[in-house]
Amino acid sequence: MNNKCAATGAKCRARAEASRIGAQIGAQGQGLDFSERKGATEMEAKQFLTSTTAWQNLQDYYNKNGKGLVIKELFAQDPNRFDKYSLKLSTPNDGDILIDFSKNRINDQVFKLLLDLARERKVEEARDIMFNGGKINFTENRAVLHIALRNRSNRPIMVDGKDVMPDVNGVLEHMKQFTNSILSGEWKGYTGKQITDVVNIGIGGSDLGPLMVTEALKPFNKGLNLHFVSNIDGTHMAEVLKKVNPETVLFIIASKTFTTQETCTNAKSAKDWFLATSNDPSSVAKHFVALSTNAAKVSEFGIDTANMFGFWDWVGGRYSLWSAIGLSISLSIGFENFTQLLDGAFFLDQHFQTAPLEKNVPVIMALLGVWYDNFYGAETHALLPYDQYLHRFAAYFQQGDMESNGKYVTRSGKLVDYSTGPIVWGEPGTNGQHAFYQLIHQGTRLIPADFIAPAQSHNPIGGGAHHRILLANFLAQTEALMAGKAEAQARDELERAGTGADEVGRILPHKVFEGNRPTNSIVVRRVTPFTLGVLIALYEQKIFTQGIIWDINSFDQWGVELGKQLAKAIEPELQDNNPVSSHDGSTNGLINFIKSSRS
Ligand SMILES: O=P(O)(O)OC[C@H]1O[C@@H](O)[C@@H](O)[C@@H](O)[C@@H]1O
Repeated sequence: MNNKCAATGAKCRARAEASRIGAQIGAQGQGLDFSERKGATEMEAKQFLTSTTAWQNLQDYYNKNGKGLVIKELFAQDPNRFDKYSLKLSTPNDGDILIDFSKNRINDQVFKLLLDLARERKVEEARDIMFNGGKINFTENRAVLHIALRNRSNRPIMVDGKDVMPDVNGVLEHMKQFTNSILSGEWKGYTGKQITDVVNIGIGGSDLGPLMVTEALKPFNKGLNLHFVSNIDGTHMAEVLKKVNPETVLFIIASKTFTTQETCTNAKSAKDWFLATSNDPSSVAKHFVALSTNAAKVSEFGIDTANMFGFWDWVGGRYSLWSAIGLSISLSIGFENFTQLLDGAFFLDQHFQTAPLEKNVPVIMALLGVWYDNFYGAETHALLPYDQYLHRFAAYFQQGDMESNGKYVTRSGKLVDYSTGPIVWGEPGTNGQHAFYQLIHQGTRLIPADFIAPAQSHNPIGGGAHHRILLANFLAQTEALMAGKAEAQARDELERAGTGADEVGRILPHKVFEGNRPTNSIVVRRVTPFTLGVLIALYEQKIFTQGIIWDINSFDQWGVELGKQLAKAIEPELQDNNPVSSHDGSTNGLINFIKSSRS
């Protein structure tokens, strides 16, 4: 150990680790371009995905054997299949998390070929670049460091030669103090009353994460009522304002850029509503705080920057719930629980960084997704939580996944000739079963699905009957999707029920289930801040891994800009009722119909 490191052993080890990884990347990075070109694609894959050996091997295997991979037969052939294709993550205090991926169309050969693909695409090297602050979001010249927000070891993470951790910890401290002062009642509104309600005004990444997590962790709520306003539709704001009192409400204006039209408009309406009662601009400081990277815009809006919680351009909006954007989470469940959420994500990050690929849960889930998307032609992926508290989980990962991996050009700007991110969707069980599962079981599309369930409920009402029935349904669905129901069994059931021969002939085909529908099952002991942190980070790292395999930039979102640009041009046209003719026929027709229908 050199002298410089003697005083701070942990930091020193972390630096040594960072430099070891750096050296390793330098030595091994033949397939990726790690050059220091300014603004360049630090992880540009040199070979087009579909021409790599690993890809072609998978394609060959799929062509010869893909249709013959029948999951229930694979179970019959291998009594150890469940042990082989399931993993347990042992958390320090929140029990084991089981990830069962044995109900997939894979065998040892497919699994090996998929792992070869991860190696050939240099997933581990790319991961290490992200964890060490590389500017992998090259279209915005930014590092991608949501992992620093939950870096509970405090190992230094450098961006442009500066360790980001002191700033991260500074904001966490500010969040802690603020949370404690609100929850203890020390912070008072302008008439001296305690805050009872919090309204988070934000959209996209400044809304979906806090909303999903505060819902998921409702059993940990410390007493404040949480509300979320995202939509520019005045109805969203109007309905929330009906429920709150200006004397006891805290508005959190959450916007990374502080330029988002919806959020700025909603924030202004909230301020106008508040001032209409308080009649005193100085009272705004007691009822409005901002979460943003843009201090200038925050002050321009009229929020004192002392009431601003900052974050940085290296935090992507859809990865920002771990940052100041999580303030509403902290206010809902308390700062200690918020840090548990961070701890859970850190736990998963460590697993992602250290587990060999064949035991690395996010990598395996990413590879299974690639297998179905790119070889079996699956277009969607269902997220099906068997937990009512997780009812926004799929909605959250619609942004997480689709905004990240909905890209059709590679990092070097070439058009892909393979599909990238799937359409992500889902609803909590058992609601989904009575709505769309018909199509998953007997439709013409292959829909890989992840089932997520807690072994213990926070609400074991009915002597545990509700949860028992819920779990029975989760288990039955994954079993049914895999096993299906063969014609012989369907016939036998009909005959036993006394159905006549003609009738059997007529309805038999409708009673058959092909089965062989793939699922992953993730079981946690309970949904806690820690286990939820693990789950969210697991999907984040899965999305990252797929982005590396597909050679796309998972961290920009230019696709959301065009509509915003056009809306800015159309909005002034809606200010009067004169017909327009400046657009295409359909858009003109729609605008003119609206104009004629509102008078
Ligand atoms: O947090 P702000 O800057 O208001 O952005 C909110 C959202 O805006 C959208 O257009 C996207 O860019 C999202 O990634 C982002 O989360």
